[in-house]
Amino acid sequence: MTAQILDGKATAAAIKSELAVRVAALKERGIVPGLGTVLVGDDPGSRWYVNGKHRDCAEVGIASIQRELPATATQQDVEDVVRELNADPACTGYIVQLPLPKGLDQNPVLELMDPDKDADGLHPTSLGRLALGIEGPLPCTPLGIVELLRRHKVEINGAEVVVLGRGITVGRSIGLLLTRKSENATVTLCHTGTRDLAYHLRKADIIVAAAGVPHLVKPEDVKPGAAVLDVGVSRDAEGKIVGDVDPGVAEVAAWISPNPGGVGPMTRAMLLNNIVEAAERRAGR
Ligand SMILES: Nc1nc2c(c(=O)[nH]1)N[C@@H](CN(C=O)c1ccc(C(=O)N[C@@H](CCC(=O)O)C(=O)O)cc1)CN2
Repeated sequence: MTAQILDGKATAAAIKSELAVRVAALKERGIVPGLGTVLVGDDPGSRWYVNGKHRDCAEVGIASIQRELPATATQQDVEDVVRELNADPACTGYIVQLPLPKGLDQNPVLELMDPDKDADGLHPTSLGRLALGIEGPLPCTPLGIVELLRRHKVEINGAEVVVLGRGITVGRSIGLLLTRKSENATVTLCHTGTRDLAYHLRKADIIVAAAGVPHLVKPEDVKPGAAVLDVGVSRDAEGKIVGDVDPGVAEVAAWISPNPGGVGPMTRAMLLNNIVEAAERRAGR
């Protein structure tokens, strides 16, 4: 079997076209959605992601508000920028690019954000709303994964999903999303403390690999016909992305997301989606 590709790049392009129509409709009512980003430090990867977010905004007609701080910024400096964006009426929603440089604590920064402007769905209120089943912004990568599966008609209802990695942007939050009644999956969250990873992987209909361990998921651990989503980002000596999924998995799985070109572009598209939804929610009030 050679797996079909879960094409994140093409799917994200389709979603962006749909969002551009909704942004135009908002503008006709005098509402211009604006995305703010806070970038602290000089990590080239984080800068690339933030620049990509603003390129996407330009494509769909969302206004951009960029705030940058040096790696020497203090906790107070970062929190001041958060307060400024909370008060900025041009900013519909914003994100603080993670991870923050060493020495800065991300949790007080996330908590300080106005939950109504949380474009990443990572504020404690947003995660609480997700747990309680209340409408609100959802974390972009989990949302992107669900949308990628849905648009490729991969069955989520009743599926056994195994997630590798317990980080907040993917692993922890995707369990909450996929176990909602509307998705109805059974989710096992594996991490570095999991004793027998292969045992869990072999029973999975859907694998979400977000451990950041190159080629952790081997073909012999994948059930034939499974869908495998590779979210891992490690780099080889030339700086090329190495995912969490061994290339041989494509011979066993029915569906596989490429990396790059799979979940990454979907994460970006879902951020735009969160901004448009926030602007629509506000307009409807
Ligand atoms: N505040 C946040 N920080 C981080 C998040 C997040 O959702 N919110 N997620 C990641 C980084 N990220 C978005 O911020 C992100 C990662 C990857 C991509 C992407 O499109 N990747 C490309 C490949 C790019 C490359 O070659 O390096 C792909 O997969 O095709 C977009 C966004 C951590 N931080």
